[in-house]
Amino acid sequence: MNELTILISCPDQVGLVTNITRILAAHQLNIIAMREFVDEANKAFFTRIACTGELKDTNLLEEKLLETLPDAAEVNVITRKEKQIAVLVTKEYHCLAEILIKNQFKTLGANVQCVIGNYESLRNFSEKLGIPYFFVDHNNKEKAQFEAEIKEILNHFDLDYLVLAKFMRILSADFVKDYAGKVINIHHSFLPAFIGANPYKQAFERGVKIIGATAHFVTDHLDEGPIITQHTTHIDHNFSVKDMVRAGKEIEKKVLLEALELIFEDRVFVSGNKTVIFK
Ligand SMILES: Nc1nc2c(c(=O)[nH]1)N[C@@H](CN(C=O)c1ccc(C(=O)N[C@@H](CCC(=O)O)C(=O)O)cc1)CN2
Repeated sequence: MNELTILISCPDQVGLVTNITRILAAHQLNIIAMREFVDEANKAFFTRIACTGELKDTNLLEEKLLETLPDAAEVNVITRKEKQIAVLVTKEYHCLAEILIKNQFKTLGANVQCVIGNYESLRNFSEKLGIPYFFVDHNNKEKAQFEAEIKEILNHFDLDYLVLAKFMRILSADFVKDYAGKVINIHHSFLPAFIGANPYKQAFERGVKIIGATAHFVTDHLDEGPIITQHTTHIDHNFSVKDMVRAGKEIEKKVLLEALELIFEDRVFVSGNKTVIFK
């Protein structure tokens, strides 16, 4: 018995659930879990439906669903398949390590195809775990050239997502457009506070009493993409920037892996610059 996940977003109207469930029944699909949300402000409807059944033609089901839904509906019928990802890194290992350890034990919910770093620092670690590592130097070259070299590598893989695991280079609007909705970043602050470089230094100078981390989709507005998940921890006047960095690392790992789990289980909708998440 196959398991399917059906994601639907569309303008809200009366009768959506009736029409959707009728079509699923007509395709002999058994609903085992169903979540819905209506964004009243934008009159938008979202649903995530887990089904079991033998679906012969995914495209036909999508067509039948679209026929019954209002215009501008989006339907995504997902058969269980492991997501394929690449991870971009700079020098810090803590987020990469969490990802590769879960990848090693097949508990990530995705398959890491490669790691790309703008330093050599994390090559040994990646290759010891059998993951191909590609070094792309950002020095002494234009951003466009740097990104072209990254894309050249990425094009060898059929990827679902790119994960920025403390990758410290700003990606151009062109690059982000080519991977729209597929790039996830872990930012080391409780956004919208402290966007950009050195958020812990910014936090120290501001004298905040909590710090945090935010996983978000990457857009060409630095650190302002749709937020997926966040966590915080309390600090006090005794914390130096170094103490914040140390405490922050634990939060960053937790936030990124929680966000990846939600994404890999197809629980995340993007709605404008926000997300709707069915946990
Ligand atoms: N288009 C985007 N690219 C990246 C994002 C993003 O949200 N949109 N997030 C960053 C990660 N990041 C914070 O989480 C971040 C990394 C680096 C810097 C920065 O200023 N870096 C360099 C220069 C950057 C460059 O020119 O490439 C610096 O320190 O001067 C700010 C925020 C990853 N990319």
